[in-house]
Amino acid sequence: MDAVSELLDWFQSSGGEIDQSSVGFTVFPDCGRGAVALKDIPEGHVLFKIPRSLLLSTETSALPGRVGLDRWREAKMHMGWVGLILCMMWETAQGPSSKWSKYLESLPTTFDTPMFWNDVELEELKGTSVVGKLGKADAEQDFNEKLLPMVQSRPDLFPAETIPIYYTLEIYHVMGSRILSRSFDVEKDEPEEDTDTEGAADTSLGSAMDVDLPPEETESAHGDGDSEHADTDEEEEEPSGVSMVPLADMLNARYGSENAKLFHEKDDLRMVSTKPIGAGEQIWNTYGDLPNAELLRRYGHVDVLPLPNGDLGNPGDVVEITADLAVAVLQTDDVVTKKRIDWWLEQGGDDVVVLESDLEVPLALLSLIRLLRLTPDEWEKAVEKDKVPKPKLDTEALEVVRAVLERRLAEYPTTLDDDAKLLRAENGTTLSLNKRQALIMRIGEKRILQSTLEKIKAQQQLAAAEKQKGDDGGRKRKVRPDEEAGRMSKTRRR
Ligand SMILES: C[S@@+](CC[C@H](N)C(=O)[O-])C[C@H]1O[C@@H](n2cnc3c(N)ncnc32)[C@H](O)[C@@H]1O
Repeated sequence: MDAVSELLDWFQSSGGEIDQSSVGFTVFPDCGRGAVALKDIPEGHVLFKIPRSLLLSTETSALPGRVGLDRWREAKMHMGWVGLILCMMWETAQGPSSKWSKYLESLPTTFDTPMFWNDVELEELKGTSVVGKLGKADAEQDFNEKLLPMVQSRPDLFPAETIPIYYTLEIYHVMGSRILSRSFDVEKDEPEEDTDTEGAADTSLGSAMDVDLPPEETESAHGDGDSEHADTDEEEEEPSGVSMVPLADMLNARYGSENAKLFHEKDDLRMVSTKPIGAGEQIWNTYGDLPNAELLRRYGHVDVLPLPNGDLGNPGDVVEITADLAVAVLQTDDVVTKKRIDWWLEQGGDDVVVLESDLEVPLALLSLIRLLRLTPDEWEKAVEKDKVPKPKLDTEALEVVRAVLERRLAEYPTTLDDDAKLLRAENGTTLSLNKRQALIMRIGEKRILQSTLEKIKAQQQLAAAEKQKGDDGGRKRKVRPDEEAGRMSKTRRR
């Protein structure tokens, strides 16, 4: 019996239900294991059901109870992912006597995520936001300061001879990566009030696979903050039910392709089609239509699809720009700047603004630039009114934005042309997977930056031409409101 069949056998003999006439599981060349429609499936069809008892979490594993819930909390095992990681390690150590042994055996032990890249490969990510978000050191700190002391303090549960086999740093990273790429944030077994889809609660699960990337949600869903699977100081809250959900985690995802989603019921979770799916089509969950930088960091793959302009890439790509760059361009006084940035953050502003593929200047960047340029009097007034300045794209702001984007572009060691040539020359095929994926990701980001810059330059030329005309006609002309670039663009907290 192959590995997928063994897993399906275990799943069904443990109370899981699959509509085997509609859904099959197979291995796709580009995405690994995944689900496929065996016949035309209508919208709202239940593809499979997972009993809550099959979920693997700190709620279902016996370990926290064995340790003692007070001791568990005292050791901060309820914060972040460290507790779930320890449960997964311990369940693995139980061998076949663990309810989840077949499931755990089926999970990957190697990953294409940058967490596992060597230093030379990591160089490929320079200039991208991925570097600062790996959190390897934080994860190692959790391992050393929380997990190991717990393991060493309870030889009854973690016999000394099992520690080098099941409770190593390497396995800690593997379990963390399994959670990062496969967990769901499962609500407690309260049914939702309103129902649709064949009686299934219509609240989809926030999850590793279903994160819409508003900052707070991302961070709490995974309890990971900026880092991969480390706890952070802010992260005092217990993560809601982060759970491993057998079978649901076998669905792949691609930008804009979702046709199935996980819903929760009182006693089980259900994978339900959200669109009609044709026979032979892959059944796709959603990971939140993430940009390639996030896909690479969490899942180890990138999306490459036709873009509206004929290029190939991920339509969800974005570029993160730190507030520091605006500060560097404006070269304002350090003390004044610090005061204003602290206030900006207190007012709910972010230290990162996000440039999207619509090429609009983020309104938050315009507000921030105005804030940094306020005269002392204007600054006093803004504080008095308790309001950050409204975004405004005048000619000076346009110049600052241009300089910020140029600096951002210069953070990458290679140019867009270099990267595009490399990808074209090799047709990508002779490059290692890591290098190729990093290249695709960088190209996506640089295209956004470059195109936005081109748009800004065109706006500047237009404004200069208009001004010239005005001067020639003896009139002064203001920048028209419709020349104000940034309609709203989201901001994101790092
Ligand atoms: C939730 S799991 C899906 C099941 C997975 N294919 C497996 O074999 O276990 C997520 C992982 O699937 C792979 N994956 C999902 N969608 C993909 C895609 N569009 N292209 C390439 N790999 C994908 C990535 O390795 C990702 O980390």
